[in-house]
Amino acid sequence: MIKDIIAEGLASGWQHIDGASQQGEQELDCDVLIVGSGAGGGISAQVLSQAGLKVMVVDEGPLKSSQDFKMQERSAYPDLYQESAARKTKDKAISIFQGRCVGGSTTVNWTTSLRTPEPTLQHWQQRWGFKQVNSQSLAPYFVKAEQMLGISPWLQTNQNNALLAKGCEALAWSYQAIPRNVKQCWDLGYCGMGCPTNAKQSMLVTTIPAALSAGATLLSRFRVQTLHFDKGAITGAQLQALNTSQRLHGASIKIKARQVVLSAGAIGSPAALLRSKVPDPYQLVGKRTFLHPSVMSGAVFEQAVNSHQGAPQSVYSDHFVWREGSEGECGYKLEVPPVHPILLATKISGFGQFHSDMMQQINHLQVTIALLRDGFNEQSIGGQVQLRDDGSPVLDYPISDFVWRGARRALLSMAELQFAAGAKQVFPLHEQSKLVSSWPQAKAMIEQLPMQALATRLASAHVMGGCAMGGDEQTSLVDEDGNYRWLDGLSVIDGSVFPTSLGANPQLSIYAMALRNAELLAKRLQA
Ligand SMILES: Cc1cc2nc3c(=O)[nH]c(=O)nc-3n(C[C@H](O)[C@H](O)[C@H](O)COP(=O)(O)OP(=O)(O)OC[C@H]3O[C@@H](n4cnc5c(N)ncnc54)[C@H](O)[C@@H]3O)c2cc1C
Repeated sequence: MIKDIIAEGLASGWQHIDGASQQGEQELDCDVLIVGSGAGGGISAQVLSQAGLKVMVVDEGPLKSSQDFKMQERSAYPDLYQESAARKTKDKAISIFQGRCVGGSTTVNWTTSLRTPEPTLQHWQQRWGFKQVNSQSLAPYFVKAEQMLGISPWLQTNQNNALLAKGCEALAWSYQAIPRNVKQCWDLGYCGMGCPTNAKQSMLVTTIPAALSAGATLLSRFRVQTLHFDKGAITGAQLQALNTSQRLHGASIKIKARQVVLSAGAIGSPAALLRSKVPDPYQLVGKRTFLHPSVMSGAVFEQAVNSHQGAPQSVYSDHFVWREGSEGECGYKLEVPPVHPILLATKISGFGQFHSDMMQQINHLQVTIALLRDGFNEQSIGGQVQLRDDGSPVLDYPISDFVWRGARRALLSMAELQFAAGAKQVFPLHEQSKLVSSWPQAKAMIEQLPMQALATRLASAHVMGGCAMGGDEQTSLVDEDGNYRWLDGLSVIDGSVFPTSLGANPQLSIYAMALRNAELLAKRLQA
């Protein structure tokens, strides 16, 4: 029997208000209001509530637990993801995956846990005026996060990952084992639908329970519509309650707080700032939002690969990430995704018979993805978060030629790798591509494919930026301690503060930065 951490906690007296059962209007007050309960919000909630502060954590998503996680895409995506996992950029060219539930994206992520790459931290020092945040100062926070969340290399590689390693071996490309944030993992492979065994050390089962046990209050299914401020200082926020279909139903809560920690994630945090019309003298809110836009390549193998089973990600290759230096041509990281039917059906290119044939071969498919490292030079300025008429956010991300050049090189590398690993056939996910049977054929085809929005399939599970951190007030919205420059009492602690993408999966970078800045904030508020 798996222990239901959430049900037990609620029974023990945790404070939880569900927006679906909220009625009318109410006013509450606290020391610190944390907006969002994902990687940044979860860590902040634990640190600040354990420091003795009166903390409220609000999330627009529902509170679910291991018992709700049924390993079914059809319920997981509408229940746990932003826009039912169908969020896209404004022109619909890039699919965006983000969590919308207590625990945020950490509840549904694939558990890869990598430190911020050294070249990224150096770039931030050289180009973004970072003075205190570097690999030495972050090292203790990485160690702390790794210990808290059971992060260690995972060696039970499934076939999908093993073929990535095999291709790298054959081509003498470097590759490494992936550390994961799991304890007693059953190796099921359904991390993206919420962990049914509580093995994944997401914020849902670690920091949020710790915060609630320390006296914090959780408000789920409440959306922070606007932040309130007066005379240059934050005073609180307006929350709208959502029903079980995630729609506003008229109830609301006004919260008075002396400090707000914005942790609504990239897209969510800039959107809250835009709706609130906060002071922003250099018009930076929402700009420089990055995605690690990812191109994908499918390969058919003779043997069963069963890419839905086992830890989704356990091998990566950084062979092409930093080849031309951090500011050179667009580098890319090679990884694999889990391959589940809805995920595959919505990403695979082609229609009708071709699509159906591919779906029927699902158990023989290996899929490789290449995550393009965006934001490291002036040819790659990322996207901009905008608001629709109803106040909901949308990301406008025009894809630059620089990114397209990287996409073509990445599609070439992936096809070469998959044939080197023994693939019978390879098909880059592109509307005009065909199944090809050899690396020379693949090379000739990919070199001719038009790199265009909506033709080349692109996806992202790594949204970063939009509230850039840095040393210069003309180019950054928050300082290195996470303080919003233009309002007292407002911090931003989440993935939106990165001034570029990372070149590595983001969660561990967010945990470390959040530990650092939440601890500094706790000291300031206690003083
Ligand atoms: C499918 C998937 C797989 C991934 N795999 C990995 C991986 O293996 N390794 C890795 O490092 N990273 C992975 N990531 C990315 C990683 O999980 C995120 O980068 C990280 O969780 C971001 O943390 P955050 O605090 O910025 O935002 P989030 O964790 O996304 O949390 C933001 C929270 O804010 C809430 N929110 C937003 N707006 C509002 C509002 N107005 N009012 C109230 N609440 C609001 C949202 O509901 C959400 O719960 C993955 C992500 C996804 C979706």
